[in-house]
Amino acid sequence: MSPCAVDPVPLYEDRDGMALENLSDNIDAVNVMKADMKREKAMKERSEFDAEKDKTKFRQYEEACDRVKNFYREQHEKQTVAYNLKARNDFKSKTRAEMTIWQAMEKLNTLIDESDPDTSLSQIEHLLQSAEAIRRDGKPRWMQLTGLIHDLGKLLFFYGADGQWDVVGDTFPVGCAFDKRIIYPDTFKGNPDHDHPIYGTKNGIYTPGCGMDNIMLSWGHDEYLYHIVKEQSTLPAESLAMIRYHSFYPWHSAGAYTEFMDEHDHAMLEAVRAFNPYDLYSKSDDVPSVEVLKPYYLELIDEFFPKKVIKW
Ligand SMILES: O[C@H]1[C@H](O)[C@@H](O)[C@H](O)[C@@H](O)[C@H]1O
Ligand SMILES: [Fe+2]
Ligand SMILES: [Fe+2]
Repeated sequence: MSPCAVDPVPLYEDRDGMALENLSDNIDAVNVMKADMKREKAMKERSEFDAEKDKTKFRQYEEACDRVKNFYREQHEKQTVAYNLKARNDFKSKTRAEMTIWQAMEKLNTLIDESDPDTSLSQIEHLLQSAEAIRRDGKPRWMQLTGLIHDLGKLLFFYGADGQWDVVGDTFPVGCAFDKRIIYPDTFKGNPDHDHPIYGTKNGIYTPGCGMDNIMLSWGHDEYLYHIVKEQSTLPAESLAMIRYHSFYPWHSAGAYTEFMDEHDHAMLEAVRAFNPYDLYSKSDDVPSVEVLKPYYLELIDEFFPKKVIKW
């Protein structure tokens, strides 16, 4: 008798309770395997673009100019819990503008990011460099689009921001102690929350394992764009995480605050890490031609933003 002729017992049919037990064991094993494969793939993906770059050329904050140092001093002194609650309220209370993604990219183009020691290019060029690097490596279309839009939250600057300290730069949690792995950690001494009886403690208002979703990250372009893209696009969870956490260097690059992660965050961290080199190291690539690339990206935008006009 060939094995195919054996009375087929579908694993998912609960004949005597055994089959279901086997099934759940099998599913667990498959899930573990899948997670391992995914992690391996993410590691490989991460290294592809990483490998060619000389990392000592980027994010050298000790040698950075005063513009960058002053920016971070101001940001670290002013990003408090109280400010963050207010910023979130303001955000929810109105629509700032209505325009397409491409119009937003053009509007953003006049901004030169004061926090960035690595580029003096305009934002549209940085966005295209990131997207093109992702596309060159054969990554999925949703990730290419993520590269294209990831910094569009800097539009906040044009809608009543108080300078750039609440728009650009690395992010960090507020409501708990500021970790030493944030750049220029000493500048937090001037932050009113630094010595607060709760916000100044290790866990502050959070509990370990609460999940990054429940951590209030300093307000700026990541959080703002995350909410807009979540509501108005069909981009996947990995894309949303790349947008929301791409400036959270203390977490994705320095390994701080991992005690707050929940299970879902592990996969998201891998996604953010896979994205990071395309954001950071593409800054040394050739300057892309906006007009040549525009048709390709207009089509890509339409694929994931069903409504052409976005509420900003
Ligand atoms: O200066 C940069 C820039 O503002 C980026 O857009 C941000 O994502 C980085 O975290 C920051 O270091
Ligand atoms: Fe950014
Ligand atoms: Fe960026």
